[in-house]
Amino acid sequence: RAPLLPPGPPTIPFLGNLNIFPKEFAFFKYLPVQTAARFNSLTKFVVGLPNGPKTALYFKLKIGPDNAIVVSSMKVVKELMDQQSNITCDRPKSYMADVVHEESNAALMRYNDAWRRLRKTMHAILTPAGTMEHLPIQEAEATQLMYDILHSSGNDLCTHLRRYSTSVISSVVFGKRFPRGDCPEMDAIFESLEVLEAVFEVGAHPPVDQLPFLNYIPDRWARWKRLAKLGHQVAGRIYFHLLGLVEEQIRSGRENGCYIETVIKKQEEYGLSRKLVGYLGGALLDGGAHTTSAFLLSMVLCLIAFPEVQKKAHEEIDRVIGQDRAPRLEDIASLPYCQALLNETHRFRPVAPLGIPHAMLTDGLYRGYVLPKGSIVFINAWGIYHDPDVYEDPETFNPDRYLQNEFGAKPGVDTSHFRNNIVFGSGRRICPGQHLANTSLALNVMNLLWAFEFSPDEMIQKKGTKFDIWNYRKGGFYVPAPFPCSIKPRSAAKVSIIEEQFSSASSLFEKFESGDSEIKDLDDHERMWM
Ligand code: HEM
Repeated sequence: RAPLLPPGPPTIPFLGNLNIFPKEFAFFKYLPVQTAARFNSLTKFVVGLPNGPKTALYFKLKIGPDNAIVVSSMKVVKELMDQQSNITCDRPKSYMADVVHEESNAALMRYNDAWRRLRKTMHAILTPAGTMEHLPIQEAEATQLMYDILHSSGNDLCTHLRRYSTSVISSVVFGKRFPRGDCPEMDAIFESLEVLEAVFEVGAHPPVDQLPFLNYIPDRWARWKRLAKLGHQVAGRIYFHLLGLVEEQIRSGRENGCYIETVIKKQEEYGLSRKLVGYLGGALLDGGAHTTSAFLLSMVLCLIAFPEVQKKAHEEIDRVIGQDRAPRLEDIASLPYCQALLNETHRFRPVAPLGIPHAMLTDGLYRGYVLPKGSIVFINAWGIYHDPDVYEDPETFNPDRYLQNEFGAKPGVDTSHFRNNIVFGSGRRICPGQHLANTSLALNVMNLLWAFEFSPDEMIQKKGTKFDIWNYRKGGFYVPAPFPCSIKPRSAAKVSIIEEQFSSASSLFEKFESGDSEIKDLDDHERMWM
């Protein structure tokens, strides 16, 4: 290890630290020092470093010949990722991303001219002001979510949340909504997301980018290669199917003002090929479909596991909103406890615990250490949010911490470099969907608490078993495994309000409904851009 590189665990020849690189739930292994010692040997090495435990705020791993830096403090995020974003904005080279998305996915592509052009098109729609244009469809879909929950059992919660978040992002981007959770497009989107989750899980595959000779292994012995090809097929199929529908809408004069319509009309001005437009829509669809529903599912899980939190939120909602109307977006400003609940859910169960990895565009210098060009940089949101030096009892779900101070930190902690949107990443790559997501989250947190009471399902109640808050799925996003629960409407009056609101939303829905359509196979689409 060269002396000017940041500290890290000792390496072994050729593999570097690959022998201790986590294969699943990687973020647990990157915890801050105090908590980490419990978990595994990786961070224990860091605890023992000569410069003291604080070196673990950022440390370096060798992945074969490459370097990976794990950033585990708000201060380092600000100084390195935000303030030096001009050099930390690249993405790592990725065999998997290149095969799956043909180097054309805005979220995973290298920092280059095509990415800049794509990002520019996103600003036009996803700024705070642009987001407000989509409020009507978000509100109507949030009403359908309450309606669907009302008319089904607690076991279907996960399906309803997924339908909601997918339908919102697809309406905004492709102008196409999904009224039911079981329509062919929804199946195709979730088939694709599931494969992509497996494709992009940090540490889950052999390090083909660091040790390229692995790519000579024939497909039949290389599961990752087969998975990448499958990812390419299933993702391309749905992205280009939805793009085709928008093109057809424009041709037949049935435009509905969706984002991709605008992009297609300005395609030449933006300098975008059809392939880039298709993958742009796909990146937004994937970015929005899974994340919002994952957050809401985690929140419900926490409300059930921590009933005293649910009680306080109900009290606040009843006091401010009352019984006679459903919440509206502007109400969130008068609901400090619900805002604290939002922040605490992001902290306790961040949807993207290791974000999307960045890479150094050029050599960089930070606190006297050299960060070589090409190094992979992980923002360890999980570690940052579970640091006992910063948060009192970080493993307890306690929104009150955000009422005591804006960042939920312990008294005496210097919060001058903190920000509450670290779950959305940093610098030039920060999530372009954060405003759209915030609106969705605020609307649904209020609606769900206003309308329903969530509790463990009867079996669990009878047995008196503890509700499991750790049953999460493996993958790049941190999503609870579906859990049975009991959901009861809070009053008959509220049931009537939901029914009425849902029936008056139908005229708005019509604009985004074009019925089920057959999804063509990938080859047809490939031919279309050749
Ligand atoms: C709770 C909701 C969401 C969370 C927690 C979330 C989180 C993130 C994170 C951590 C990143 C990586 C940022 C970085 O590299 O520093 C990201 C990027 C991205 N997100 Fe989101 N996201 C959410 C919702 C959305 C929505 C609704 C959309 C679509 C409208 C979206 C689209 C994207 C895209 C396209 C990128 C890639 C940006 C780039 O590389 O330039 N996300 N998101």
